[in-house]
Amino acid sequence: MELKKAVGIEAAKYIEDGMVVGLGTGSTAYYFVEEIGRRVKEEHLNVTGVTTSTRTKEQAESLGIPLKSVDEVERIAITVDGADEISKDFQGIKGGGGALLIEKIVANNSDQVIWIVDQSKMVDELGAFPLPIEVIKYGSQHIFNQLKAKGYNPEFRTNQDGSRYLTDEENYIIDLHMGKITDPLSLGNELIEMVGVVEHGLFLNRVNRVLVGTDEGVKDIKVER
Ligand SMILES: O=C(CO)[C@H](O)[C@H](O)COP(=O)(O)O
Repeated sequence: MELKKAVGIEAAKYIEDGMVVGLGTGSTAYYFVEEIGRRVKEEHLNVTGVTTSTRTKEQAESLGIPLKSVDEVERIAITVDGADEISKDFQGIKGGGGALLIEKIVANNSDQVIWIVDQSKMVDELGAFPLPIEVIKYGSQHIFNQLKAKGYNPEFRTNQDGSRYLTDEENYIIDLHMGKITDPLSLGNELIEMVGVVEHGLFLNRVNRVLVGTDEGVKDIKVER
């Protein structure tokens, strides 16, 4: 918790007056949003937030951060978001919190993307964390069957009561328990070509900076693209 808070606060230092800021989702992004809210209130920071989920929208509204939808802004200057896994070459898996679709739309419309994570998220190779894919409901059983036949160990995401998890866009999530993803780029292409798949949680060649919370402090890594 302390490491997540430290990176959230550190990331907020990159946010300047007048910026349009993408506000990520999850337990780490939470601290970033809290810090932006504090600066809006105490330092009269003038920013416009673009949120990546209903959860973050509610948090940002409660903090008094002015918000717009992605379609109401020309461009987002910086988006700060969490991640589930980051490989040595800075490819990522996101969507553990179910917000991958909007997170990717917001990231794609941002000049800079910063990921904030604790050290446990840094891995040699992606895939130990289940890869989420968002699918429309209609025909989802067939997508599931196809993924199973490919040996990707799919599992419909469920809520605690056993009902199917629904994203903000009312789609299902299928998590792929692959263990190891050796070629993320071709896997991403393969998944997005399946009709009914709306988006997958592989965020490739997208991050510009990673802030890692470690026991020795926050490591700030600029990613060359
Ligand atoms: O992609 C996400 C939500 O869809 C989150 O950013 C990701 O799951 C990391 O969350 P946390 O900071 O809680 O570990």
